[in-house]
Amino acid sequence: MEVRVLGCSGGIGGLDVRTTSLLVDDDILIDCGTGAGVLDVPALMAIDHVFLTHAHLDHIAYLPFIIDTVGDYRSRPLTVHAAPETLRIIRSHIFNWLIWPDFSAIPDRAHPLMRFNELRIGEWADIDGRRITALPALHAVPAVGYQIRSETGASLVFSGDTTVCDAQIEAINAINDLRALIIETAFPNMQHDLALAARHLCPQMLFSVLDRLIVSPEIYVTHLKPAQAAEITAELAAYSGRLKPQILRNDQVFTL
Ligand SMILES: Nc1ncnc2c1ncn2[C@@H]1O[C@@H]2COP(=O)(O)O[C@H]2[C@H]1O
Repeated sequence: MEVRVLGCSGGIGGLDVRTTSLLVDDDILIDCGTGAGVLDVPALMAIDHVFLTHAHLDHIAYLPFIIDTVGDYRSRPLTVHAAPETLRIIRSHIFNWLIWPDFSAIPDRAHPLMRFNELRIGEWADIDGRRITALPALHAVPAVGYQIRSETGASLVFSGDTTVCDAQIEAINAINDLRALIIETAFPNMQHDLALAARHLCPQMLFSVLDRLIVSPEIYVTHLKPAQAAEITAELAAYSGRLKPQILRNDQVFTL
């Protein structure tokens, strides 16, 4: 199994600064931010499953465009997996015939181009041997992280957007085949109060999470706000704990 980073910024800015999206092999997206825009039409047509961490725009922005672009060319529906609250939000506020058509009713409800699958915390979807499990997270809106486990039994965890979340730390510590942890740090320490208000992490909060991990994955930091990326990166370099955080990069590939 391969996980490729399509976008990993907390904002936009030119072709190289793209919001969250991870491609698992060639058929699964984890989040659907502007990073998904790097896929050409044949690659978009191959997407059968999209797992959303939450409903914020930087994580869902390209989903409406993808389903409209590929729908007529596909013979099976695209399945959007997310927590029930997240599905309720995108169905009410995006796929409502006002912002965008409801593709779960096109061409008709019995044969839709898009369908929804509720995934509660602790539940998983098994897709040809790849198991994607919803993990707890603590954000400004209902949110989850995901454990992505390969057919060969190696896992990557994506925190999603979260502030310090005891239940997520507990869940991560229970994964004994964990190879890599992609975890957000959106703001620098100077914006600690905003990180708390917006339910994100800043480096000192990330360090408190890393200090509590008993597993030993490689640590990759994502979702840096573009204007503060250099400041966050410098602050992360000061960590003296066991697990050294590295900055996640566009096009980085994890083979599991
Ligand atoms: N008080 C606030 N609460 C939440 N988000 C805020 C606030 N002020 C500014 N924001 C920004 O709004 C953004 C929404 O997406 P993010 O959660 O990635 O990051 C958030 C912040 O960058």
